[in-house]
Amino acid sequence: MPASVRTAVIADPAGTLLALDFDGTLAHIVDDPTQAYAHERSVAALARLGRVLGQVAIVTGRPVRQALELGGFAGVEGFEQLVIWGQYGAEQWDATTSEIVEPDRPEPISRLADELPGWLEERGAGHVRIEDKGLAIAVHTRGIDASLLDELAQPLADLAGGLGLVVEPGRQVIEMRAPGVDKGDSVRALASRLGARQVIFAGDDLGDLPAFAAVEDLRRSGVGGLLICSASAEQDALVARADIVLDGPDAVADWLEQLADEF
Ligand SMILES: O=P(O)(O)OC[C@H]1O[C@H](O[C@H]2O[C@H](CO)[C@@H](O)[C@H](O)[C@H]2O)[C@H](O)[C@@H](O)[C@@H]1O
Repeated sequence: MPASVRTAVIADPAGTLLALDFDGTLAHIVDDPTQAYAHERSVAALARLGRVLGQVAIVTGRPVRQALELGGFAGVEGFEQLVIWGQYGAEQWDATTSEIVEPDRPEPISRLADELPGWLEERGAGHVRIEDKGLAIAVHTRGIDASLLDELAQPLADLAGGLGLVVEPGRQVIEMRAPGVDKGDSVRALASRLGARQVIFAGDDLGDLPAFAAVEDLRRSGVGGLLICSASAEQDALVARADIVLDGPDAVADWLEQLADEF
């Protein structure tokens, strides 16, 4: 951690927002998205940090309900103030109320859900995994046929565009969702709500780039910012912009434990 931000976080934990991505950062990447459980040591360290930092937040592409299930955060001591902003910020859960704020499913997503299986079948891709997240639909190729993703990328973008949706590419996944919110908006809103004097964000994938940009903007306005990349052989887009590059979720867990030990 750059010395000045580290010193500031330790001296002023209440003024610190710690926001983390879920998949690839808190959870190891696995073939089946329903089995990507959060790293136990990270969850334990976050619970310790939740008692001292101004705000701990999970900012994820996952639906809130799934992040809660895979993270095991609900009802755990230390997470009384935790917030989870899912679907890039379109869904919000706050531990203080246990309420989930979630918009209605957009009509184009319902149309996509109907059309996509046949559309994939026609392109010889009927065997990929379709993840219906309510507000978004993702097409996964991990553990199935990674080479298909490049082939499908442009046709899926065209399909999404025709429905007024945007494409969110990721690690062996292409997601289609409604435009209007990203992780950068989420980080800005959480930092503003806290009046954060320090912001730490950790992520691993392309969907985290807007959050990196938000922290870079906050830095320019005088907020202390720390960017952490949970690195992988699959995605290097965050490396050059990160202050700290960690070797995946195990190293993220080590780092969180070391930070928690400071208090
Ligand atoms: O913002 P995140 O928390 O990183 O969520 C982004 C996407 O993550 C999930 O997919 C990724 O993890 C899967 C489980 O390890 C893996 O199989 C897949 O290849 C990865 O791309 C999730 O399934 C998506 O819905 C999220 O958008």
